[in-house]
Amino acid sequence: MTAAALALTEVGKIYRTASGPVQALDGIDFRIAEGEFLSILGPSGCGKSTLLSLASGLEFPTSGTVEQAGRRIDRPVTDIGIVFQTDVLLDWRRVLDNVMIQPQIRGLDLKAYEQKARDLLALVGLAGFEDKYPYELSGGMRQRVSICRALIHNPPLLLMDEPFGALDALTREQMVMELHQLWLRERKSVMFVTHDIQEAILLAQRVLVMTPRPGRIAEIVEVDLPFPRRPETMESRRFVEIVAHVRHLFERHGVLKKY
Ligand SMILES: Nc1ncnc2c1ncn2[C@@H]1O[C@H](COP(=O)(O)OP(=O)(O)OP(=O)(O)O)[C@@H](O)[C@H]1O
Repeated sequence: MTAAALALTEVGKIYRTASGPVQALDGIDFRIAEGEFLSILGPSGCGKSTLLSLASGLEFPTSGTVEQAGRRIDRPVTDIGIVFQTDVLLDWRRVLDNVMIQPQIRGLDLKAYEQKARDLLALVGLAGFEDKYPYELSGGMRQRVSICRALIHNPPLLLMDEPFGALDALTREQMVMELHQLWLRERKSVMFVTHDIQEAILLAQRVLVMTPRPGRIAEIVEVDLPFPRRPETMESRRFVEIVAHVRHLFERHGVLKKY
């Protein structure tokens, strides 16, 4: 049996602060299989970003273990790609050079990776934009560049922290479908953090629903919808049922009010 791309076992996280300890996570136990897309859905402050920090080795659990591909994480992990809510592109570098930062930092064969960077940019519809500067791009285009930068070194695991949160609703829907197409092609393991119930379900094979702080797992919901998913998938009876189930979980945990 191959090891999970990411495995958290009985993870707890307590931050020590000037005003006392803050329990951010409690009893978190889940795995992301190789090639699986898992959404993490939860209210503000439930510990979603903390989970990402643990998965990338920027923070360590107070209790329990975090493993990537069977290896316990005890230092910042390099074998991952991360996409944040803001695109964090370097304004003084052209699009291609922004994507090439990763191979440059990692000391990889720049010639080979330049072709890969161009291929990835073409894949997300940015062929012809290689020499533009970030200020010449729309928000959606900038986030596409960020996704290329996260994928260029071919990491097995992609961590995404509300990557479309700063985009307008229409661009966001477009980006969700593009990410889905990309995932179907590349089949990376993905941990996708979001506040958005529909987005979480549309993209994922399973949705991990969190409780308010201290973040615990309310339920891991199987999304048994066929692939490829499309905008119309959101109108299907099964999709609507899963949304209702997740809303019900949030009502039960006091995140959403019942009307
Ligand atoms: N470095 C830190 N030091 C102290 N407390 C922290 C730290 N990081 C997070 N916390 C606390 O831990 C809890 C979880 O925070 P976290 O940022 O992981 O939540 P989140 O679900 O990502 O929130 P949001 O959706 O609003 O970004 C919060 O109460 C937060 O104040």
